[in-house]
Amino acid sequence: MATIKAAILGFGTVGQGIYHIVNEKRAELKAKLGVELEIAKILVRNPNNERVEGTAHLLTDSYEDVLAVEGLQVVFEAIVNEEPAYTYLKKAIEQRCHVVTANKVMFAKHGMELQALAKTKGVHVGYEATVAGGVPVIKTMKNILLVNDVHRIQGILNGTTNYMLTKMRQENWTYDEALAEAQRLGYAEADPFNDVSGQDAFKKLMVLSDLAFGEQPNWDDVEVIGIDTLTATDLEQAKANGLRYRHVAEVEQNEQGDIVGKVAPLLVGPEHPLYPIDDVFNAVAMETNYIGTLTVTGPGAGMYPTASVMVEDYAEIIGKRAGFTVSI
Ligand SMILES: NC(=O)C1=CN([C@@H]2O[C@H](COP(=O)(O)OP(=O)(O)OC[C@H]3O[C@@H](n4cnc5c(N)ncnc54)[C@H](OP(=O)(O)O)[C@@H]3O)[C@@H](O)[C@H]2O)C=CC1
Ligand SMILES: N[C@@H](CC=O)C(=O)O
Repeated sequence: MATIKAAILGFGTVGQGIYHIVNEKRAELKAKLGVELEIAKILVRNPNNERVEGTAHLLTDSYEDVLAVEGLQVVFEAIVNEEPAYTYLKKAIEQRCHVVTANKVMFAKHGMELQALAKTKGVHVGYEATVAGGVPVIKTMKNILLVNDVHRIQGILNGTTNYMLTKMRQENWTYDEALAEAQRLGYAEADPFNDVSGQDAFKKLMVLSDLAFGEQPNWDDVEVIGIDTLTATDLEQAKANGLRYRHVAEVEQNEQGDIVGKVAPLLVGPEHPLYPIDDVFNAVAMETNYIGTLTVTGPGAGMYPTASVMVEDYAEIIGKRAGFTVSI
């Protein structure tokens, strides 16, 4: 039976999750796809730190080592920031590897270009994990866009801040306590400023804008306000009034055809669809012409939800090559 060789770039929360799922589901994936998946290399900054027992022989800090793997077909990318992630994925695609990424900072800027390049090389780009962790918003939107138009998207796109707002309201935790726990649970970004300032939600919104409208608003025109602007008094007053703060990202095509977006805290009452969305959960509502409003919800961050959609992207890509019905 054929073996697909893959590499993982980054071996933190998400990279380790991919490794564990690939091992746990090895036999099942093989039975379903007809091929074995082998993780042949793992790229990190410090290869002397094993992180997961039995992986020392796979670790490298050289991307040349990764690209030199004989028969490499898939690159899972779970590192941070725009560079070197963009350059690494471009090189992988040029070498005719499929790529699967969780990196929205890189993908918000280069996603369209990488997908166009992949098309010319006959390979695929999986990016479900760039938006809303384990919530299948990309595949859902790709499917509905086959027939529907999407004119507006509104949602909670950051798990860390929704978790923090929930714990501060329900448990009276301080902002710092809630952030520390979100970091411990692997929800927060390597630099949590991206979460609390709204930048993480903004990058995810731009990925959704590309998909829904084929373009993004001018980044400078999008107002981005984080939860770091809320005071303890704001939260206490909201609670006393039976209201909840949600950190909401929205983008729409207006009547003039312009794409406009905004990211900011929103005070909502029990009648609002985002009111019950607590903890690390995200929710994305897509307003369409035929279906009406479709909302998907689920865990927006964390090792297994995120890594599992990346392995699903892999399975879709390989399934498509093998002639299965897939939507990627
Ligand atoms: N955590 C989550 O719930 C989610 C995360 N994501 C995205 O997934 C990506 C990874 O996140 P996460 O796993 O949480 O991050 P972590 O900080 O836990 O892990 C990052 C890993 O990337 C490695 N790394 C960073 N920069 C480089 C580099 N230049 N070259 C080689 N390796 C590098 C680090 O290596 P070393 O250990 O040696 O420093 C580390 O192993 C990010 O883009 C994030 O936005 C997306 C959805 C959810
Ligand atoms: N830090 C992000 C991780 C997933 O994208 C979040 O909390 O949503």
